[in-house]
Amino acid sequence: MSNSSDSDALAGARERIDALDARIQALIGERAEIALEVARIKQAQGRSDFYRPEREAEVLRRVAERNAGPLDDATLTRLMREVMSACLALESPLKVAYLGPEGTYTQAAVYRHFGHAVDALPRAAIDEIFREVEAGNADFGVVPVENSTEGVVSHTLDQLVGSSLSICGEVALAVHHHLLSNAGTLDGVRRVVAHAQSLAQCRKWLDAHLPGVVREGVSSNGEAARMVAREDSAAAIAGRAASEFYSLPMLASNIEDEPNNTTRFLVLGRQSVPATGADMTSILVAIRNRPGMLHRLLTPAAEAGVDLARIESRPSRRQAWDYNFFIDIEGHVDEPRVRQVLDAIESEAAFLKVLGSYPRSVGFGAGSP
Ligand SMILES: O=C(O)C(=O)C[C@]1(C(=O)O)C=C[C@@H](O)C=C1
Repeated sequence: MSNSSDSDALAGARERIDALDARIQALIGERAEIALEVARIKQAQGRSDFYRPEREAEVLRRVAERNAGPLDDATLTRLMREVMSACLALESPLKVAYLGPEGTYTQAAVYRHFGHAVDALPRAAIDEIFREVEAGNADFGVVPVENSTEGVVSHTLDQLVGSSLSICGEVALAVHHHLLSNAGTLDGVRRVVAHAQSLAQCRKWLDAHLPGVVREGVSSNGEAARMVAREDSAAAIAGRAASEFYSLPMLASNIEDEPNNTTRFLVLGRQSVPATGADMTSILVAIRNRPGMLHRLLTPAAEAGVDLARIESRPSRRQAWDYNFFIDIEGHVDEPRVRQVLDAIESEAAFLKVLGSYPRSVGFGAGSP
């Protein structure tokens, strides 16, 4: 039961909120004016680098550093990312190609990284995204590269070998799978459609709840949702975005076997990104197949105290048992200690290509698709 003093307190709190909203709005408008000024300065200098990943990473890290609660870092960085995204769209809207169709986790990664004020262009295959960015039809591309349960997306690694693009950023997304269907109940589901990786990531749940039901692999979870949206007895495994986009009811939520299921995505572009102080460098190394070679390759980093965050091997396709290594090194290629390690690796390797130095993902862990 509320009494009149409660109502007064409520009215007073709402008045304070209204006054703050007006100030926040005015400040956002002021910020947008300054972003336009930045654009004019860049234009006068003949520059077209309106999007600055290193600057965005710095702004977002400062948001987290300043945060005194009660909102968490992930929420505050998400809000600020949207403000920057809108400011950048005033300067020059970005075109971002991603692994579609609409409703994929990759689309969620695009919005996580760039905010919503971008022109997100769904493409059917990973190699198409590389081509679109190489040809200048898109400013950036976003592709999945690794999942914490299922391992690497080999197609992305293979495309990086011959591409002229640089890795400009990474996005880590907590991936939650949901069962989407018009069937109404689990008993009504006769077929489950999803990307093979998602079927694998929900294997135990499917065995327990939909035993004997046919599982069909398709090119993406967005595609699965698009297909089953027209059917009554099929279900798709996909994210929340697909449920919303295709108006598909969620029959069961969070059906992944591994609750910490995370996918890492790469942002691909044609520009190199300056250092921010918390960066990652990805390299591709081909080695001559000699005894002790891998050890010799990795020793310089250990000796320089440079952290190797990840190492993946892929058959090189040059000859049998010949491998390419994809190595992620903490730090930026412009840092002398990283450069030194790369020079040492290069002297041992048959071939070394820097795939990109880019800011570590900011705001990881926020709201899942
Ligand atoms: O600082 C810049 O270069 C800007 O263009 C401004 C701004 C921002 O809103 O903070 C906008 C977009 C860039 O990606 C980075 C920063």
